[in-house]
Amino acid sequence: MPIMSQKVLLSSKEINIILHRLACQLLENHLSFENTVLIGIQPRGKFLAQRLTKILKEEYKVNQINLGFLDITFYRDDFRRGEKTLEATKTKIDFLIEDKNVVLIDDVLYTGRSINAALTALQSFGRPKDVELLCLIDRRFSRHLPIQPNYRGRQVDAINDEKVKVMWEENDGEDIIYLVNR
Ligand SMILES: O=P(O)(O)OC[C@H]1O[C@H](OP(=O)(O)OP(=O)(O)O)[C@H](O)[C@@H]1O
Repeated sequence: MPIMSQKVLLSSKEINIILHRLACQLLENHLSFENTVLIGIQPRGKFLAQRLTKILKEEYKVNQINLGFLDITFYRDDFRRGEKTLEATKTKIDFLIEDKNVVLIDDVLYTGRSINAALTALQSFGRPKDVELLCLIDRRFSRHLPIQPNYRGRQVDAINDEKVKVMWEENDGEDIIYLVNR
């Protein structure tokens, strides 16, 4: 059995600062959010999208934000190569994305295959004006596809054997990000 070790990449305090910066960057580019929709990629992009929405509403007084969640399970081109059981999560997009500025939100950007799948899945909902990408952790030098974030929390150099684990207080009991050595 290989020994697993993990180190803290970001503490709760650091995550909080980064979330506020990302919210401000979104605000700077989208102002009223009238023509913007935020889409959290299921399962774990949902928590990040909800957090950013909360900050924008409660701390920056944005009145109305269209927030949706997108399940990409059946749009993946690799199906994680059978490495884990597929469990479809829920898509919830109860607004139009036609001609809107869409911001896709996910916790980690690694190979880019999840975002590729999200772009395909999104097509069933209409033709957005443009699509941006926000991720909390950008794993540098790991891309299989020409996909880059417009907004990034922190860029990390992680080797393939390592996994970035993003934990959220509402789901995992604590906001913390680990780099796990498998
Ligand atoms: O850019 P990609 O290579 O698609 O990786 C990014 C995705 O990986 C993680 O999900 P998940 O936990 O499903 O991936 P994992 O099985 O590799 O941990 C993360 O939540 C992203 O959605």
